[in-house]
Amino acid sequence: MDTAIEVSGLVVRRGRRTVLDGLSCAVPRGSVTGLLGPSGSGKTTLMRTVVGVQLVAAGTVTVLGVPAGSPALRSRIGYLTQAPSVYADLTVRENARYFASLYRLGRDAADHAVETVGLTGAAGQLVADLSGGQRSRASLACAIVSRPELLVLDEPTVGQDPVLRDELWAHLRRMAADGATVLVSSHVMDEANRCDRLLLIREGALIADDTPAGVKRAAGSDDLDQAFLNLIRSRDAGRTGVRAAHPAGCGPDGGAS
Ligand SMILES: Nc1ncnc2c1ncn2[C@@H]1O[C@H](COP(=O)(O)OP(=O)(O)OP(=O)(O)O)[C@@H](O)[C@H]1O
Repeated sequence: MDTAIEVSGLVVRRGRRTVLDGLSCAVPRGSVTGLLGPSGSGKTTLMRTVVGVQLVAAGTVTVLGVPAGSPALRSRIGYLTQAPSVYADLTVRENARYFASLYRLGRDAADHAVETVGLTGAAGQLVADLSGGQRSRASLACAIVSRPELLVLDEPTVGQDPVLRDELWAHLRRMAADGATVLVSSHVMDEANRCDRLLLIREGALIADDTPAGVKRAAGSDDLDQAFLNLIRSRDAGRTGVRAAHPAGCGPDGGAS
C-alpha cells in the first residue's frame, strides 16, 4: 500500500490524560479515510499529530514520507479545524485571496476554492456577517486553496444542509480521484459510508481499520451505526470479561465467538 500517513505506537498525553494510547494505523494515498469515534475519543488529537501541532509522548507519525511537523509539509497539507480559522473583518473572497497569496497563488485559485465550497454568492460578504455553516465553508475554502496533497478535515460538514454536504462530499471524492489524500472526521454514518476506509477510535485506541463493507461484515450488521455499536460493545465486554453475544469476527480475542 502506498501510504500517505503512517502512525506507529502513538502515545499522546493532554493534561493528565493519556488521550492516545499506543495507536497504530495507516492511511492509503489517494483515499478518503473517515475518522470516527465517540466525542472525546481522540479524533482531533490524532489529526493534530498528523498536521504536526501536537506534542507526542511516544511513537512515530510519518506524513507523505517525512516526520509529521516537518517544515517541508507546510505547503502540502490543508487543515480544517473545528473552529473557523478565517478573519472576521475580511470578506470571504479577501480571506481566500490572502491564503492563496501565502502559497504564491493568484486570484483564480482563490475564486475557484470559494466556488468549490458554494460561497460565490457570498464572496463579497464579511465573514463576521456569515452564518456558522457559511463560516465553516469559508475556512474550508482557505484549507483547499493550495490544492494540498493531504487534506485533514475536522468535522467539515457540521451545520451544513444536506445539499451542501452532498456537494462537499462530491468534491472530496474528486480530489481523491485526482490523487489527493483526505482524512476526515465525522459523526454522520451516511458520510462514513462514502469513505474508502474507516478508522474507528474508542478511548484513544483503534478498534476498526477497514473499508465500510469490511466493518459491517466484521460486526455482523449492514447498518454502519449498528456495526459501530456492536464493535464498541464487543470490545467493552471483552475488557470487563463479560460474555456478550459477539458478532462474527468480533470476539474479544479478535475471532468469532
Ligand atoms: N487542551 C487539552 N488539555 C487537556 N485535555 C484535552 C485538551 N484537549 C482535549 N483534551 C482531552 O482529550 C480527549 C480527546 O479530545 P479530542 O478533542 O481529541 O476528542 P474528539 O474525538 O475529537 O472529540 P469530538 O468528537 O467531541 O470533537 C478528551 O478527553 C479531551 O477532554
